[in-house]
Amino acid sequence: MAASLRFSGLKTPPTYSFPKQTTSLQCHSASPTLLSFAAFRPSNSSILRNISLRRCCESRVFRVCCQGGNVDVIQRNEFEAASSGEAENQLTCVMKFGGSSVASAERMREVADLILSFPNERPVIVLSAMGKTTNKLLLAGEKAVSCGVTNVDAIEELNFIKDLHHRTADELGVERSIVDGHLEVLEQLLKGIAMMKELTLRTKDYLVSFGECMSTRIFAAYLNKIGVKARQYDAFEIGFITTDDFTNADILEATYPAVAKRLNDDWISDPAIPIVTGFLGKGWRSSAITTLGRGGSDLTATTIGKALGLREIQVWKDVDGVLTCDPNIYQHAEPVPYLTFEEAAELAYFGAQVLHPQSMRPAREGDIPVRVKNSYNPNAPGTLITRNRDMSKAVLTSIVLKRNVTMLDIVSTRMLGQFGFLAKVFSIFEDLGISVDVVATSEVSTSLTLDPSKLWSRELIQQELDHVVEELEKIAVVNLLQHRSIISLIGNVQRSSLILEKAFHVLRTNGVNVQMISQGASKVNISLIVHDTEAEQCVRALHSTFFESDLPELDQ
Ligand SMILES: Nc1ncnc2c1ncn2[C@@H]1O[C@H](COP(=O)(O)OP(=O)(O)O)[C@@H](O)[C@H]1O
Ligand SMILES: N[C@@H](CC(=O)OP(=O)(O)O)C(=O)O
Repeated sequence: MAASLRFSGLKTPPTYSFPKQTTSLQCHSASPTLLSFAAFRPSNSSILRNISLRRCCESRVFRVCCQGGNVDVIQRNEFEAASSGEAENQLTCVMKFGGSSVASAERMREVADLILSFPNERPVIVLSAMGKTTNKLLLAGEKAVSCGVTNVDAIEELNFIKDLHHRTADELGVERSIVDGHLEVLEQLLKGIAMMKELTLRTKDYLVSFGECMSTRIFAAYLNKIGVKARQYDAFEIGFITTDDFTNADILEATYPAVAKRLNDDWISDPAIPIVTGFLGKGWRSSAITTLGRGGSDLTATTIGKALGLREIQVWKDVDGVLTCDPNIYQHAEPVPYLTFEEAAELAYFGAQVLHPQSMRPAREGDIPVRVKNSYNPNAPGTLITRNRDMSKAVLTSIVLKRNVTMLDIVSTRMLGQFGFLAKVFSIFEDLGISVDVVATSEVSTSLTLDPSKLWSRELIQQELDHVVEELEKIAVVNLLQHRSIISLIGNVQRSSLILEKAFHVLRTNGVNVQMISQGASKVNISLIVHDTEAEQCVRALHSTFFESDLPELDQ
């Protein structure tokens, strides 16, 4: 069967056919400049990959390489012909703006200007809730549990949210009615919580969803008002299918083709900038609204990037990119210009608030560069995250601190053999559904830390810990150590001896005792566990040594 190349953007679209196993195809075009194609799976319209090609010098011959056998139809999606100005019908990138970037009418105006300052992009926009709206919604929910139905309308956070969204709509010159329906339902929901006197995880997700549903509606209405055609989407209506783990749901594979189809089809039939709610999804069993964990809009953005096979994913924050450490701990933190997906994922997983822990996965799978930029300072270069980068000069990239970690020291009572011991220890955690973060182990003992985010998102924390200890004590002597911190040194594994030497020098001169250390064979991360009270001071001292002194000095 022959596959074909359809040029859908041209007035008289030429079609090229080629055998299914074709890996390279020459097509002759009378038109100049740049061509780019997207390869679609005809079964579900999901994009396999984008193919961009430049004119080969003067010849106007283009070489199309496709994975023959995988690609049945290649459809022309974009045709930039300066001379003819023909239709451009492919979305190019995704731009995500976090809460701080859309905190007020003024910020929304600036974001609109920023989007329009990229006239060559046809972006998908992902927005978080305005400012601290998510926190306020959660607080309102907690107050509703105990305040009584008649007092709901007096909840301070509810009134703050109403006022913020009304004021923003007024200042942007869009109708309040764009959010009024949501504000009414929100109040009813809080009354329901007050009546039931309980706030389940499922209700929490529904409650916080109002933040993103309202910010995107206001912003889309504003773009339309200033003459930029935009269309609002609730992620849970366009195919973001997740597990039913309320407050911490995982995105399921079915999301990619569904989201690609919906956004592509709408764009092709009636182009309008898509404005999508970050953070939200729909549970595949419950059909209820789910959330992807705090900061989950980053993951929404990278999921869309992969689904549509976009050229770039941009996440716009309130800092000049990923920094050498948390600026709240040390104000001299500096932007890191380049990171690999692996480094960024470790950094996010070990607690750098700047990126959602799971957000690098779709970008890495789709091999789509992620750019972290500052919406308050758009000229700053930001951080570019890609599959590979030049590591020849890299030593340490960033220092990350995760506080309030629980550590367990487990020493075998030798009731079990070596294999049996470790297997039993980990099966206890598996049975209780508790994630383990950092592990250091010998034949008869193991030290490990428990993921605080997984613990804090649950109730019965202390009971669970007691239960873990009780189970472990059947085979081991257990020491439970709370109030610990993990300091993660994200860097070049090839230089691990240098990093360790310098790190321990710093720690010794600061009188800090490291309680556990872990480094994987191929990992970009060295983890040190110290007491909470010493952690910030350690980060600052490590930062001065690694980032504020010349590295040759380090070798003395
Ligand atoms: N290593 C780091 N690099 C950059 N920012 C960090 C880092 N660690 C913590 N942060 C904090 O993360 C914040 C940005 O993340 P977040 O609040 O989720 O942004 P947004 O809401 O705009 O998506 C910064 O304001 C900063 O305080
Ligand atoms: N609004 C959600 C989702 C999110 O991603 O927010 P932000 O981009 O502001 O971190 C939260 O606060 O968790």
